[in-house]
Parts: sequence; structure tokens; C-alpha cells
Amino acid sequence: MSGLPTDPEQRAQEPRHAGFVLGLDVGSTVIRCHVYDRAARVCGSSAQKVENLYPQIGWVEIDPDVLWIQFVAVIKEAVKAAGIQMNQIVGLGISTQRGTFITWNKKTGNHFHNFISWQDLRAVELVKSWNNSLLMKIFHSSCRVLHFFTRSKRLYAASLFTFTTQQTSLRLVWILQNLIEVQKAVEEENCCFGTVDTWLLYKLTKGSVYATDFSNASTTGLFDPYKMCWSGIITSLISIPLSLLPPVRDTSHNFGSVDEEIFGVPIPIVALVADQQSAMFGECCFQTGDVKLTMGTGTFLDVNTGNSLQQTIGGFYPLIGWKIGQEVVCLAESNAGDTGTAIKWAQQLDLFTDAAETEKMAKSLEDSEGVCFVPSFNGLQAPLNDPWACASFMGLKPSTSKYHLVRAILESIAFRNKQLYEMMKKEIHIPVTKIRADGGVCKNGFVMQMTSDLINENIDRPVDVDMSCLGAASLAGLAVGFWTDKEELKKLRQSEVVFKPQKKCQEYEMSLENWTKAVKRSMNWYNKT
Ligand SMILES: Nc1ncnc2c1ncn2[C@@H]1O[C@H](COP(=O)(O)OP(=O)(O)O)[C@@H](O)[C@H]1O
Ligand SMILES: O=P(O)(O)OC[C@H](O)CO
Repeated sequence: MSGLPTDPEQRAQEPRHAGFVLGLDVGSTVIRCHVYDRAARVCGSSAQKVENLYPQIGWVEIDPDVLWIQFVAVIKEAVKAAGIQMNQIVGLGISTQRGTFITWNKKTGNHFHNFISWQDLRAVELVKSWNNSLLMKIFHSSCRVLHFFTRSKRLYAASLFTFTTQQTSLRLVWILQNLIEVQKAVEEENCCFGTVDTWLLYKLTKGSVYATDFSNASTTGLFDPYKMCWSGIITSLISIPLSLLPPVRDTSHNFGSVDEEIFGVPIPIVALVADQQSAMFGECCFQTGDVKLTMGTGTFLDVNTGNSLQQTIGGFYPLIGWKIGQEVVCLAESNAGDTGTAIKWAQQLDLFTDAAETEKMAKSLEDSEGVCFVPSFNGLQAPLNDPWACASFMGLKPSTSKYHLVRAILESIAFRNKQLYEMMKKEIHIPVTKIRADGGVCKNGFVMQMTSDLINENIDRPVDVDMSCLGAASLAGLAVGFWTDKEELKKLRQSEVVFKPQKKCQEYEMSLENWTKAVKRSMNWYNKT
């Protein structure tokens, strides 16, 4: 299995059946493609920065035409870097940022607007008014009463359901209310809605395939994971026609082939998967109780809950991890919105030139000298759930240097990890079996060590931290028989280092207390009422 040649020239001579799979990850910061061989080694890669647009305060968009050009380019470049031919690719798996969506004209394929990112806050007032509305109150109390009599988990989850800006639902409502062109197209049944996966599939197949998968659908806020279909209740509550939503397919599935004109050969598209679920799969977190911590643009903590969906009061929401044939794996997830965004922001301010420098900068100090950073460019998610919180530095002094600022940013990421992990332990009553980290920020040893200390657990970091790419490739590889089963994938996984707790959590007590105070003072900042 691992006897495949690593030299590109030699690989080009290989028989076609040896093959390679492509794993794509369309993140919020980076879009990347890795070419994997049967030993799951990366043979060639390419990455480009995603250009997020900020047309108004709080709005975050992506130009679909630019994204498409980048998507095609990274595939071509990665295949070239691997020194192989397109016809050696046996399958393509695509992992995508979730909740980001677009609508387009069914007849012409032309989009009506840019992608509206999961980070976009334009629907914040809608979210607030819906969550406080009489209708929602009636909905919640009816579900509570019905749950009391039936003990149905679905009704319990519904009784806790609230809208968030990260879900697609109310951002889509905003579009339907504000863009006349879209309204008209919906009325004429000439409008398609898609998350990034659906739109890429549509583009790759030149409009002949329109679909999404269960993992992506379950992250929109429009899907009922208990019934495994689009939610009739939520869509009718907020007046979104069901006809606007794509058919939902298995995660590892034959979605069709890339139109030959694009890469010269028809590559099978055999996995569509949401990025966090994909990272979970790439990390081989296949067992109930397996946990993964992804630190990319945001932080996402996911726990495998087996076949049981879990909604909690503090902020864990149920998701479909993946569906492959009869197998449906559920996850509970919570998140912090600003992780890589804080690093990127600090870099733009020239606090450092390369994110890799931040580890050394933080380690060069004893502490942050009382400086605290609140990572809340996009509000604070669980357990505080405050979309009006502001990002802030507190405790600045004349002696504060950029080193203190950088250290405070990294500490805030670890503190948010601790908050999420503690909430998980409190609310999800499943013993944790293992914890694995991934995403760009997990390359930072300072954040990793501090997180391990704060949660008092071992955390495994893989050799290749681009787990969303590997997850998508793994799902694609299983679909085409490139890999046999999950047992084989487990054997191929490579751990780089296991971070073990070195300091007692108590040693962080003072700084944690200070930070918690800073967070409280940043809350509700933008609330005008
Ligand atoms: N060594 C590092 N220390 C801290 N942050 C890092 C490091 N290396 C990369 N990053 C950050 O990781 C983020 C990108 O993570 P990635 O998982 O690729 O994002 P996404 O998948 O959300 O697009 C960037 O903000 C980058 O600055
Ligand atoms: O861009 P990422 O990788 O941080 O992921 C974004 C999430 O999918 C949003 O739900």
C-alpha cells in the first residue's frame, strides 16, 4: 500500500488503476486542493487565499466568479504539482465552509448576488426579532408541552431551537425581502438556492446536477435532522418555499462527473461534505465520544454522538456528521466565531509578517502583563451567545508591546477552547474517548499546549493539519473503492504530536479571571435597544 513511488516523474508512468483522489477544501480563509495517493500521502498541493468582501459594516460576501476561478486553478495546480495527469484522478471530494449561500437564475445559471458568508451579520436584527417574537414563544411552549407528554427528543430540540446569524435561514429571508430580482424569480419558480457545495457541483456539471449532502444541509438551520429532510415547520414559519431547496444526497455518493471541458476529462464527483464534518472524518473520529477541535477561521468543537442527536441549552447543536448508505453518524457541535480572523487581523496590522511567528512571540514573554483580548469580531457564540459583543483589547499600558498583544490574542483562543470544552463536558453526557486537533491555528504550539493545560486532556495533532481536505478525499476514496473501509483509513492516519497537560489549570487562574472580566465588559456593546 505504501510502496507507491513518491517521485512525480515515476508517478506519471504508473498504470491508471493506481490512481489518486483529490480532496478540496473551500474554507473561509483558504481554498486548497491536495492530491492523495493510496497511502493517503499528499503528492501535490495548491492553495489560494479566499477574498472576503466587506461591502458594509457587518456584511461578509464572496464573489462567486472569483471563487470559481480559484477553485479550478487550485485543482489544476495541485495535479501539476503532483506530476500526474488529470485522467489519473479516480475521484473528487469537496469539503466546504458551511451556511454560506448564493441564489441564481435556474434558466441562465447567472447568480443574483454574491455568496453571503456564514460570518455575515446583516440578519442580526431579524434574528433578534424572530427569537423574541410571540410566534417563537408560542412555538417553544407548544413544543415544551408536547415534549412533556411524548418525551420526543425532536420536540425537546425544537423547544430549544433559536435562530442565529451563522445559519443560512434568516440571511436567506433577508435576501428574499431585500432583493426584488430574487423575489420575482422565486415567484416564477426560476430561482435556485445553494450552499457552496451545491453551487460548485452545479458549475462543475455545467448545470446538469443540483444537489447537496446531509452534512451541509444539516448546517443551514433549515433542515430537520430527526426526519432527515428539509424542515417543513421552519421553512413555513419563515416563508421559505421548499421548492427553493436542493435534493439532499448521501455524503459519499456518485454526484456525477465534472464536465469534460473543464479539465479535459470527466472526473467523478464522489463526495460533498461540510468542512467540520469532513475534518471529523479526516481525523478518523468514527467512534461515539471522539472529539475534534478545528481551529481555522473560527473554532469548531465537535463530538461524535453516534446515532443520537443532541441539542443543549448552552449552545451545542445537533448535526449530521455524514450519511453513507445506511450509516448515519450524528455530531454535537459548538463554536467560537473568531480564531484565524483574529490572527489575520493582527497580521494586517503588521504585528507580525507570518502567522508562524506568533508562537515564538508569545513564548518570549512570561505573561501578557494583564492585557486581554476578546475575540468577537462576529459576536460571541456559545456559551455566551451575544451577537452584540465587541472585539476589544483591555488592560493596555504604556509598556504594552506588540508581543503582549499577540500573546493576548493566542491566550484568548485557548480560553475560548476551554469555555467550549467545559460546556461540552457539562451538557453532553458521553465519555470523551479521544481529542484531535486540526486547522491552520493548531500549528501553533503555544495555543495547543495552553489548551491542553486548561482542559487537562491530551490533544493529538496530525502530521497534515488540513483535515477537511483529507476527510473529503477519504469519503471520495471510499465511494470509488480506492480505500476499502474506515479501518484502512485509521491505519493510514499519522499523528505528529500529542500535547499533554504540563501546567495545572490553577496556574492560569488570574489571567483567566481577568479575561472573563474583559469578556463581560465587551458584551452587548452594539445593542442599540
Ligand atoms: N502557526 C500558526 N499560528 C497561528 N495561526 C496560524 C498558524 N498557521 C496558520 N494560522 C492561521 O490559520 C488560519 C487559516 O486556517 P485554515 O484552517 O486554513 O482556515 P479555513 O479552513 O477556515 O480557511 C489563518 O488565519 C492563519 O493565519
Ligand atoms: O472556514 P472555516 O473552515 O473556519 O469553517 C467555517 C464553517 O464551516 C462555518 O460553519
